[in-house]
Amino acid sequence: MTQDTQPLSTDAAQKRIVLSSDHAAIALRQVVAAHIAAQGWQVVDIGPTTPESTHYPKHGEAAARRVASGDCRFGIVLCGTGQGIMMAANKVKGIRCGVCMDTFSARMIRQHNDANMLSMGVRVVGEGLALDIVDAFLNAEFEGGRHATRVEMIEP
Ligand SMILES: O=C[C@H](O)[C@H](O)[C@H](O)COP(=O)(O)O
Repeated sequence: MTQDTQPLSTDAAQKRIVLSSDHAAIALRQVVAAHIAAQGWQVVDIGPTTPESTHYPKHGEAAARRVASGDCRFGIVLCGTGQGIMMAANKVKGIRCGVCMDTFSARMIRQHNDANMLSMGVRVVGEGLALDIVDAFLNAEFEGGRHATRVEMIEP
C-alpha cells in the first residue's frame, strides 16, 4: 500500500519524473531518460544539456523543487558520485533522496523510507547497473505502518 506523505497536485504528475545531473553524468542521464520513457513515464529533463563544468547543488535543488511542489512524482539525479547532488536535493523540504549503488538499497529506500528521489554516481555504477537500480526504485512501494511513523519523524 502506498502512503505518501504529501499529495501530488495532479493525476498527470503521478507519471512524471524529473531528471537532472551535473556535467559528469549527462550521458547516463540521457540513457535513464530513454529507459523510463519506454516504461511510460513522462520525463521532465531539466538539463544541463551542454558538457561545460557546472555546479551540482543548483541542479539537485532544481530537481528537488519539482518533486516537492508536486509537479513530479519522483526525481532522479546524477553526478560523479551521486553524493553531492543528493545532499543538495535533501536540503529542499519534503525531499527524501538516497544515493544507491545497488538494487537492494534502491528497493528499500522506497519500501521503508518513502524516498521520492534517487541519486546515482556515474563514476561509481555502470550503465547496466544504473538502469537496474532505477527499475528497483520505481517498482517498489512504500510499506507504511511503522515506517510511516519514522518517515514523519524526519521532517517536523
Ligand atoms: O558530488 C559531487 C560530484 O561527484 C561531482 O560530479 C564531482 O565533484 C565533479 O567533479 P569534476 O568537477 O572534477 O568533474
